Amino acid sequence: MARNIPRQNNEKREKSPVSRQLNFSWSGLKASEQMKLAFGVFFMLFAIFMFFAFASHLFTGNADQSEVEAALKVPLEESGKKTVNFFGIFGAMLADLMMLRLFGWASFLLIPIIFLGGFKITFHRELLPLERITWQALFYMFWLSTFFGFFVFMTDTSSSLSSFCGGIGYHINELLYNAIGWASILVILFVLFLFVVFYYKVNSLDAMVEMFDRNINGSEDSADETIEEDLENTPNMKRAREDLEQAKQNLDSEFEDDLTIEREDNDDLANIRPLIPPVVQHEPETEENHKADPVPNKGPVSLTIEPVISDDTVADGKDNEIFGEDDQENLNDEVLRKFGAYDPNMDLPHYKFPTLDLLKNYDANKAQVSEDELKANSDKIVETLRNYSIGIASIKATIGPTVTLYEIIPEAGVRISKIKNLEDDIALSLAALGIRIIAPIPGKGTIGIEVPNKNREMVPVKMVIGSEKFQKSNYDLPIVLGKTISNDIFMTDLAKMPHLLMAGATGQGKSVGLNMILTSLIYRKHPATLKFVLVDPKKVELTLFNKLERHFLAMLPDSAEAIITDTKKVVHTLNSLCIEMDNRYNLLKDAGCRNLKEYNVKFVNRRLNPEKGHAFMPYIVLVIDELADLMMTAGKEVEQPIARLAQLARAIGIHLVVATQRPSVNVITGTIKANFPARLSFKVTSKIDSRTILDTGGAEQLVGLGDMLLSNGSDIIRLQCAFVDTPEVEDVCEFIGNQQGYDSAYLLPEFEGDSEGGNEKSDFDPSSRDAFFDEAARLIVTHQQGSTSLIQRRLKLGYNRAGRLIDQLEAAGIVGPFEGSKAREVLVKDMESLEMKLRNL
Ligand SMILES: Nc1ncnc2c1ncn2[C@@H]1O[C@H](COP(=O)(O)OP(=O)(O)OP(=O)(O)O)[C@@H](O)[C@H]1O
Repeated sequence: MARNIPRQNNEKREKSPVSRQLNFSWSGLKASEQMKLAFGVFFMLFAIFMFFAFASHLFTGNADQSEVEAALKVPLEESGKKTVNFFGIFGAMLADLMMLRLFGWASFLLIPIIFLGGFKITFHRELLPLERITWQALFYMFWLSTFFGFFVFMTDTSSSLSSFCGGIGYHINELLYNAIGWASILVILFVLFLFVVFYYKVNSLDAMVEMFDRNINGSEDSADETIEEDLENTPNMKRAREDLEQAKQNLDSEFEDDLTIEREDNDDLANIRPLIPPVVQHEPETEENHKADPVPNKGPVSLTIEPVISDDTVADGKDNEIFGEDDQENLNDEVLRKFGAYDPNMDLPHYKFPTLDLLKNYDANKAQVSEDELKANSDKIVETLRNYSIGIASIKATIGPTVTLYEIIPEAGVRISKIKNLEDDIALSLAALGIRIIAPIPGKGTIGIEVPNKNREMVPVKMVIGSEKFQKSNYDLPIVLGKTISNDIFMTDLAKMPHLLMAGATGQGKSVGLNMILTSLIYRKHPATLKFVLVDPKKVELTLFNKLERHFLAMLPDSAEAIITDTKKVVHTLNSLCIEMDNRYNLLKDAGCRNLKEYNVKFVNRRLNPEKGHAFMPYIVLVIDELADLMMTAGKEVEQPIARLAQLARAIGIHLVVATQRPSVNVITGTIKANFPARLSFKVTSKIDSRTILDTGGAEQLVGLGDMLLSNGSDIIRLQCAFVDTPEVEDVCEFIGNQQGYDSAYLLPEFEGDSEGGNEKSDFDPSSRDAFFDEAARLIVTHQQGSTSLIQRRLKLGYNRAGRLIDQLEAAGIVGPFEGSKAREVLVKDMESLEMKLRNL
């Protein structure tokens, strides 16, 4: 699955004030970057300077001491003396201060802090973990100074050995000795003990011995494993390590023949250590690393305990025996604690949701239903019913935006079906179109008669989107459609629907309805969590949304346009979505989740390993604006994937909204209909059409302009669709399009249609391959293991870059395609063939 990486959306920038602001801050940023570079290099040089000055002091300290003292009183030139420190009087003074007056030999420990700090500022990355080293170095500097001070003080050798412990170590011992005599050494050692216990989180003396043992034997790798050290030392980790050792021994004897445990670095621990890519290491934003990435970037922390085992064993699930689920859980907890939850929005951290002021105010257009109109209508209803000998106990009117609902309670003993049959007679007596009788109103003991208002109220989009109900809803895919006939705002959750079929004769408000759906979603969802696949065979309706390409749209990798208008492309896209669906199902299965929501929660909580293909999954909403056209031109080719998606895709977060002008049976076939429980109809031309879409009449009675019926399985409700105008949609899209977006649209899996004689992977451009391409290829072929983590660890690259490399290796035919939890197959078997291949690229 391809994933997106954010990139500055460069076009358009120049013109808008937003862009000017951005340019301004860019230049500010550059200036401070230069300062940082200057400081960084300065600190590194200064650390080197200190090292030589201190080292020189070891030999020249005594000789320089008097010169330094003299220089403090009289300028050195005047005194006529000369220093012998490598770095002159300044070197001598600095060394004198640090070594003689402050910390003694332990002053050397200050140097790595300054050097590593300078390195971090210069290269934007850490050579070694700075924070850890700083704390440790500072502690040991004080402690060693005091420890050495004890001996200098006790042996009274301060005149010759004072630079051994420095002034601080000496004076602390002086104070301690005056207070407790010889016992001062016990205090000094106890301070060390406390530091070890609390800093290294040691719980028992055994563990401490083990820790020292390990440090002395030097089995830890240094640089990229220091973060892991913390984990290694936790009791959970130790237990896990022991379990693993035990399991490995059992396995060695049981599966000797079919199990190969590859030991990297000839180090047992290398195979069991948790692999933690340097997540916090954000690669600087360059054009190069802004290419679409197959894996989620930055956020995911990979956490695996992975003995490298042959694929067969993995398939057998024997790896679970090696490393128990509990241990994995414990490790996941540790990583969660250390790195926090994964934030899916982190790629677009400054994304601003569209604001309400982008939508128009249409005030003072309240439904004007006068008292007279109400009274006249209710009188007519009562009279008509009385003519048919139906007595009414009470009548009450609720004024809605388009229709007024008259709720009547008939007298006892009246048969409801009798009233239902009088629909036409009531319409005739009221001289009104669009009367609908609901007998009874579900959930109420009344009968409803909907009578269209003479003056209808338009429902502005701002009113519904700005409503508290919508803004505060916690639906997964909230859609606000408009208002009910009792004037309530109507909203629903597309994720629960889970697909929507829409019909309506031309000009009745279908396009406005689709725009409402898309606008609602855009107002509430972050681009990281939702993608649209827009199919618009009419080529005009959805083009407005083009500007959202790098935020909300998904498309096929080889497409020029994100909005699909060509029938052949539609077929490819639908099939590609089916592949995406299958991929997602595989990942869900692997993760042991039943649906997308559970899966994403698990991923966010660092329970799923990105190295095994897991990634945060956005919802995908497929919108087809005119199904009739597609069914006429491609028939079964579109019907089948649509039906398949509608049947299966709900659990993995793919939802369909399919609209058509012609709700005839050859467009809305039985297969399609059966899988779309939610159906929405604007006014249609005939009762037959209404039956096709809603399974009942009524839609032909609607009064147009967004008057609609929504059927969700059993009930049908009448709604007035809110009105969102084209310029409003344009403004919203522009607002989003002008913000920083991803590098490209969300890429759907490639579908190789049979029609085009597919020259696969022709998009691989050897000239733009990564600088590490050849090295990565050699590594993969040597190890015969197509794993991103291998590249990442061995070449010390970020996860994104390693992911891109593996994609390029796939495109070049060196490794096979992604195979879920298994490592990719290596297609080139020996170095000779590889070298030949590399030469020919
Ligand atoms: N909810 C609404 N409230 C008020 N007016 C509406 C509403 N929906 C549609 N209209 C009016 O009806 C016109 C036609 O609507 P729309 O373009 O959505 O129709 P359509 O069904 O998509 O037609 P077509 O299929 O021909 O594109 C709109 O330009 C607008 O003036």
